[in-house]
Amino acid sequence: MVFSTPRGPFHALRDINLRIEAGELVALIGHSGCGKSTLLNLMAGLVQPTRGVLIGYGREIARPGPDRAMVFQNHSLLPWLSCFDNVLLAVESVFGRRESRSQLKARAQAALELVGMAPAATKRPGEISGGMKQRVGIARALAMEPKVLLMDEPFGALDALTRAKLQDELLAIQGATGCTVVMVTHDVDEAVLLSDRVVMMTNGPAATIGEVLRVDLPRPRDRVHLATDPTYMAARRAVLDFLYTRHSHPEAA
Ligand SMILES: Nc1ncnc2c1ncn2[C@@H]1O[C@H](COP(=O)(O)OP(=O)(O)OP(=O)(O)O)[C@@H](O)[C@H]1O
Repeated sequence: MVFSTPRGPFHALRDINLRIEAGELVALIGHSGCGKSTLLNLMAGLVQPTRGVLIGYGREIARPGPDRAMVFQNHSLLPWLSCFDNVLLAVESVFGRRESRSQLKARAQAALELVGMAPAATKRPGEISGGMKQRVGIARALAMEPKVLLMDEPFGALDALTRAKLQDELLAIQGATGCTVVMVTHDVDEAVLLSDRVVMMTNGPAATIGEVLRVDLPRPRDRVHLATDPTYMAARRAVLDFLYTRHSHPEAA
């Protein structure tokens, strides 16, 4: 992936070769600026690769589509709409032509219930906390019934306790829906706790995939129990070693 900039071409990513299985939960981790969001945006179809191709379910990814829903760090809800209407808007964009008004509303309601936000359905984003906004953002994405949930640091702006709660909810939702999740994160514990595989990226420019770690921990996963689990600790150590010993951030070196 090469971006044109006023100072000439910028080579952001190179030689990315990654296959993700349906139903997998994959974390993309790497230092700031290595290209995690760029890779996620490529999967979303928001940008096109300079060379190479992305294939989703046998078809080239040429543009955003309802099979791939994005959840951003800053929730990106429309401030003038209620939580319910924010979700309904997404539901309408996918199912609006085929389903009745009451069916669409039922979908929006069910998605809000899934993330525990039904009681705040009539509130606007400005009237609820950061964690609640993020929940509504996830509800909006899930309501589209995507095959793939693309999450760009979805819990990055939250306090540790809210973050832990939403991580547990994501695990439960993914267990229930079986959707594929690709999540960008800076957080080693989050990556190991949630993922089937942790994709570790080297530093840019021309960043690539340095290593892929398989996390062989049974599900459902319990964070308290895992804190002393040898497999968990070894996985965590391997990611820390990659990030801070072998590929420390250039500015920190
Ligand atoms: N549209 C663009 N034009 C030019 N350069 C870009 C563009 N988008 C991203 N880049 C550059 O590509 C590199 C990768 O950016 P990206 O946002 O993907 O990194 P990241 O790993 O997600 O960073 P962070 O963890 O800080 O969010 C950076 O050097 C960034 O400046």
